Amino acid sequence: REMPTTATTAPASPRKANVVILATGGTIAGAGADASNSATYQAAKVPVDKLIAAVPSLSELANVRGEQVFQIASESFTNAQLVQLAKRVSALLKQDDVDGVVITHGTDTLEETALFLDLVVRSDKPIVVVGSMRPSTALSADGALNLADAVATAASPASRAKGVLVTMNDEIQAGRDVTKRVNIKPSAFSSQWGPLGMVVEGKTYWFRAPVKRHGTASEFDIDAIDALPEVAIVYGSGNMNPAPYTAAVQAGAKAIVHAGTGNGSVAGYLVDTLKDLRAKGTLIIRSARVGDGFVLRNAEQPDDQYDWVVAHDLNPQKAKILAAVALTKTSDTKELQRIFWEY
Ligand SMILES: NC(=O)C[C@H](N)C(=O)O
Repeated sequence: REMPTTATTAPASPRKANVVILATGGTIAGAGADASNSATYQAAKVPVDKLIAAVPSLSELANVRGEQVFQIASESFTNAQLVQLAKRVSALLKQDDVDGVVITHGTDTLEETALFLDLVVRSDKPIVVVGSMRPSTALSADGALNLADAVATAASPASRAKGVLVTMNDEIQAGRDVTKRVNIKPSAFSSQWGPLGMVVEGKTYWFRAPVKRHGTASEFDIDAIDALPEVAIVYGSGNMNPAPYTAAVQAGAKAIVHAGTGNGSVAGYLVDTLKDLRAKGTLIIRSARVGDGFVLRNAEQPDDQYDWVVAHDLNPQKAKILAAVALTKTSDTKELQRIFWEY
């Protein structure tokens, strides 16, 4: 058979993705007095339109538009703002004309917001959270490339159904796993389980995918959540005082994440206080201050006997987010433990 010599139709050029950038502040929107100010500057100064205009190559990666949701440093995020942001992300991703969302965010609590969105936004479309360690006015500022990488990742069909992603320092990290481990340096973010991939010159390269429940496989849905319960973290060390645990409950905490030493261990002289709080209804969740590894059930403490929950591999601040989300549905400790294993 003779092959046609002329094409009758031009090959369809792939449609450019529509990506919405939701700006919340942080150092990526920070400004210092001088190019030498890499650490001394004001966060949350530059509006979203200027962030977009500062990286002209974004328009080659996607059709980009911005919305200013907040203009705050991320250490000032509250539960009310988390809920508001997640509802906006959910609403946008339901629109046919939105293919992905990028959230610019301060780095201090970025890992908490990323996990929260991973748990409660029921969409397979890419959600990418991004920040920077240096303000845009500094020498060797990292925000522009991080933002370009975020847009490239949000625009890529390969990013679908991989959970919330974080693009920092050329890497694509799982929002569930990633944590800020270093301050000052641009290599601040990492995960004990490793990055999922990398972005190089506007293209994503993938090496692994998350296995924990998220997105459309989650039992949580931000459209049904209007507020989050109070969860406190008490940091473990030698020579502890039980007062912070009881004070947290008096202040309204429904659950306490114990950021324990080692494998979430609890000082012998604290055990009665925590047992007593549990007996009166407060949830006790054992996490660990060490950062890596994971807390085993009934190791160090008899969790079955005391009706305590372990945080699996979630660090204390991430355990606090999952506990708050889980408590919107149940306060049954068996159910909570299942949730900590599955998400
Ligand atoms: N690098 C940063 O973004 C730090 C800043 N304090 C923030 O979280 O907003």
